[in-house]
Amino acid sequence: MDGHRPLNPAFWWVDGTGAEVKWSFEELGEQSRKAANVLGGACGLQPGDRMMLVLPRLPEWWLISVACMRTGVVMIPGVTQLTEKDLKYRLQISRAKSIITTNSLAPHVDAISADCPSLQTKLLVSDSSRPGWMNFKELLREASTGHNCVRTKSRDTLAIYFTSGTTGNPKMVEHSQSSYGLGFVASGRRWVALTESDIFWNTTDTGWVKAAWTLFSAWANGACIFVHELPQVGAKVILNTLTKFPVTTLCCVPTIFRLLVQEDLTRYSFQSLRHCLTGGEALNPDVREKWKSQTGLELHEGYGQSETVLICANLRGMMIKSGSMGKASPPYDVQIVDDEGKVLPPGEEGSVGVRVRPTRPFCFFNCYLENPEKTAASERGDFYLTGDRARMDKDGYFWFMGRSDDIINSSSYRIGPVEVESALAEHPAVLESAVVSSPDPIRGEVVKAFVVLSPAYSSHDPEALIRELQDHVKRMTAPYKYPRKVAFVSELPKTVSGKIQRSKLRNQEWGR
Ligand SMILES: Nc1ncnc2c1ncn2[C@@H]1O[C@H](COP(=O)(O)OP(=O)(O)OP(=O)(O)O)[C@@H](O)[C@H]1O
Repeated sequence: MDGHRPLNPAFWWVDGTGAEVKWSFEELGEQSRKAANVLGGACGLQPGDRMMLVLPRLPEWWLISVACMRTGVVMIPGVTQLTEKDLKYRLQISRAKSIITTNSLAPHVDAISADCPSLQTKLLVSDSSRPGWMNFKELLREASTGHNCVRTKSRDTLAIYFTSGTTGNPKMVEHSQSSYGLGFVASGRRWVALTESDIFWNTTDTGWVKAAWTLFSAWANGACIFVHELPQVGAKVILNTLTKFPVTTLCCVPTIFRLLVQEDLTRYSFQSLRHCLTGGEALNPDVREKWKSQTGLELHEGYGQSETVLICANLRGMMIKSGSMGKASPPYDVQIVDDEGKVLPPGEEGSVGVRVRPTRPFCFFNCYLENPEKTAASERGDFYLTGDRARMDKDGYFWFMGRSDDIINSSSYRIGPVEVESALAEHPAVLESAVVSSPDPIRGEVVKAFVVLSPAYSSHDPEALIRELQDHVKRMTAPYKYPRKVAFVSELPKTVSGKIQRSKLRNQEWGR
């Protein structure tokens, strides 16, 4: 680049109590070469070997990720909330040869390692030592800075992600070097709008696929990855961090934006924030509007899965239709299709499909490992089916209705939970809600809303509030969609990535 270097660091980590780690691109290169030598040396890992990576938001997570790319070692990220049973299942089925984690999870790994014959080395990120474990920090200090990257092919495996397993055992999603390696470069530019002057903060957990979205989009565009350790994710810590640090680009799941807009945002003056993103579940239009009116900043929603890169998005500069997850993101050909994979006309509800024939996109998962039946079942005709239901309008904008299992069939009306939740979100009493089907002797099933109330409404008369919310939904959307049943709850069940688990509430309703 003609001697030109980005002004920002490549990586900037803070822990909220004053500790900071900053690496320039040169330092990142050096540190990752050392880390690669730890993997290939002390750990004895060869290209194609698999390594589980279960770390909180510590700098080592990013270092090991790059070291895996350098060495051709396949990374398998996991969330730190994994139990012994989860760890055992993942280590056994993936046949991972190595695991890296911290003191809090190490005893759980020890408890099951005897049942995981493939596991050969255990690496600890800690200032203390533990029998049976190698200390990563010590090894890193002593490692050589010279390393030549292993040459990988575009179809070689880069990473394996476990799905969250809502419908059975978690599945292993295999991604190739080209899939993430190239797939996020374009979305980093066109959706995340990254340049060398940007400092990108994505608050996601490292075990979730969205951390890879940042990893592969930021550095390829010369941007800085900003990380807050965030032992507890809260609105105030996020807003204060944006005030204190020159973060230009912020990505949080909608759940977090729902929390942020509860605060008086006009009291905060963000240093450099200019571009905001969300995804992972549906963004309620009301949240986007509140965020925009208080900060002056647009919220760009994107939609994708562990199996894909960005499928749909509100790209930089695109006109946004509130409530829509945007248009198909190139190079994907995204269509609404029926159960046979036939393309449906604009306006009709169907499955969100990504064309995989005649050519499978280069930025797409290879398969569900060891599960050819599941891989085959995910395709119909020329399309991969995402398992989500949506409509596309005549301008090519996609409108998410819900996951196939979450759609409610009441007296032969099909109702997507998101529309009802978005209508509820527009009432000041509603902090957030989850809408699911509930059994009904006459209609078969009806709409039930679980509502978390805003503090100001918590002592209101519940019966009167239920009627008010029902009338409100009837006014905001087609009246047949209103929740015939409403329950007030103190919180909603969520995944570690912050997504509402409607299936849990639905099972509870149906006594499953
Ligand atoms: N912008 C969005 N709007 C609505 N839903 C979204 C959006 N982005 C992602 N999603 C939902 O998240 C899903 C992808 O999530 P992910 O791949 O992280 O795993 P999961 O579906 O939560 O796990 P599992 O497949 O094990 O149940 C999508 O299929 C969709 O249902």
